[in-house]
Amino acid sequence: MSQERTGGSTVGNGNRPANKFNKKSRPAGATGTGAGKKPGAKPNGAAGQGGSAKRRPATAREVALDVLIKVEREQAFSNLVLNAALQHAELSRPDAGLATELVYGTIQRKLSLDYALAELASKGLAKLEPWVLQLLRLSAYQILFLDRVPAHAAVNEAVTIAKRRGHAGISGMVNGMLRNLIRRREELSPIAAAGQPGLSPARRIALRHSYPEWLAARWIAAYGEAAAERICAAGNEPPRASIRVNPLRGTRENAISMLADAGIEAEASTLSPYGVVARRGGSLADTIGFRDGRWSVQDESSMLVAQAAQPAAGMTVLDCCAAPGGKSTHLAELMGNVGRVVANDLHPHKRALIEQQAERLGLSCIEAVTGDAAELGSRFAPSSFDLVLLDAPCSGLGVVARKPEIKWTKSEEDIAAIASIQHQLIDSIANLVKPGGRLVYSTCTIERDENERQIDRFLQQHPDYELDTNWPDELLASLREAGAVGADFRGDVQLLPSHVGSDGFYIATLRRRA
Ligand SMILES: C[S@@+](CC[C@H](N)C(=O)[O-])C[C@H]1O[C@@H](n2cnc3c(N)ncnc32)[C@H](O)[C@@H]1O
Repeated sequence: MSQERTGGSTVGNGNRPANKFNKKSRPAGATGTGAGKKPGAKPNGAAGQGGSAKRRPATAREVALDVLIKVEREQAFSNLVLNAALQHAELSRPDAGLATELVYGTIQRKLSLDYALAELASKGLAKLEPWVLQLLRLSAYQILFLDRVPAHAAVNEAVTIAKRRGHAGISGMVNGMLRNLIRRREELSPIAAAGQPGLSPARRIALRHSYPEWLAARWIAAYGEAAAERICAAGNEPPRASIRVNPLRGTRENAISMLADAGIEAEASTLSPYGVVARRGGSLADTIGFRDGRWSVQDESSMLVAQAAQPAAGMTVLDCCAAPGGKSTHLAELMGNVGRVVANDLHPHKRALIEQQAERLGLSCIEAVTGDAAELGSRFAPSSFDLVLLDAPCSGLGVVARKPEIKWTKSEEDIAAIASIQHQLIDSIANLVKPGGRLVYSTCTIERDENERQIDRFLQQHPDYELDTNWPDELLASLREAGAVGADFRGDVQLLPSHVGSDGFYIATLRRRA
C-alpha cells in the first residue's frame, strides 16, 4: 500500500533531520506543552533490551528499535526519547531521518501492524518478548507502509538485529514471519481489513487509521463519522513546524527572511499573524533568531490563545499553568512588556524553564512562581487580575500527531479524571478575575468533556461569568477560513487537527460581569 512519506527535513524545535521517507517534514522534539515524562514514568535507563543495553546503537533501525522499546517500557514521550537517542547515536542525516520515520510510523500504526502480525505469530503476539515484538512491528511498518524501503532490506536488517540480540530460534522466527508478511501483504493489509463487510464505523476507522476503537467511537459520537475519520487521518500526518515571532524584536517578514538565510523554507501562517510555518530546512530552535529571542517554537493553534485573550499594556495577568512559558511569553509580548504577568506552575523545576524563555525573549514583566493552581484562589486577593489564563493540564488528545503514543496510553477513565481536575482548577480561580476582566480557558485536546462541557458546567455554577464573543476580527476571519468557527460562534473554538493541520486545541474566553 502506498502510505509512504518522502522528502522533507528537520523543521522542528529539536534536531529532527531530513527525512526522505516523508512527504512532509516531521518537526522534532518537545512541543512546548507538557514536555517531559508522563506521570508515573520510571527514571531514564538504558534504552536497549536483549543484550544491547550498554552498546551504542549503530544503525537507524537499531536506534529506532531502542527508542520504541523504551517508550513502551517506561511510558515515556516518544519525541523526548527519540531526540536524546539521536543526539547520542550521531547518525548521518538520512539515517536519522529513517530512524525518525520508523519511530513515529511504528507507534502510529501499531494497531494495523499488530493486526497483520497476529495472523502470522503461531503462539500469538502476547507471548513474544517485548523487544522481539517491537522489532517485528518496526519491520512490518517498513514492509506495509514504506514503499521506498525495499522489503528484503527490512527483513535482512531485522534478522541481523535478531541474531545480535537473541538466539538462533528468534532470528529464524523473525525471518519466517516477515517473509510470510511480504507474501501475504495484500491479504493482511489493514486497509483491506477495514473494507470487510459488517464492521461498525468505529471498528472500520480504528483499523483503517490505527486508533483504539473506543477513541474512534468517542470521536464519532462527538463529531460524526466523516469528521472523526478526518481527525484520525490527520493524526497520522507529520505535524507542521512553526514559530511565533516576537513582535518586540522584529517583524514576521524579517523572520521569514532570516529563516531563508538559514536554509529554512518558510511562509506566513494563515491562522496567526505572529506565526511562520516551516516547509523544509533545519531545526527552528537551532537558529540565531531563536537564540536572539526573535521567535519561539510554538504550534499555530497554541498561538491563538494569547490573541483571543487580548492582553493590553499595563494589565495584571495570571497564567495558572504556565510552564514552559509558551503562552506567558506571548501574553507579555502582546503587552509590550509593560504590566505584570505572574506565570505559575505546579512543579518547582519548571520555574527555570519559564525564566529562561522570558530572559531569551527580553520579557522582564514575567514573574515565575510555583504552586498548585487550585490554591491560587487563596494565595491572591479576590479580583486581583485583569486577565487569568488557565491553560489546563489535559488528556493531550489534540496532539497525537506529535506524540502518537498518547492514543495508546490514554483511557476513558483518564479523560474523566483529568476533566475532574480541570473543573476543580477553573472553579478555584474564578474569584481572581476583576469584574469586567477576562478568564481564558484552553486545552490541547478535542474531548468535549474537557472543553465545551467543562465551560457549560462552569457557566451554570458561576452566573457572574458569560462567554465573550468579542474576539479580534482578524482572528475570527482566519478561524472561519479554517472552518473552525461558524455562524453559531459563542466565544469558544474547537480547532481540530483536520482543520489546517495544526494541533487540536480548545479556547474559551469568559468575561466576568462588571
Ligand atoms: C498544558 S501545560 C501548560 C503549557 C504552557 N501554558 C505553555 O504554553 O507553555 C500544563 C502545565 O500545567 C502544569 N500543571 C499541572 N497541574 C497543575 C496544577 N495543579 N497547578 C499548576 N500547574 C499545573 C504542568 O506542570 C504543565 O506545565
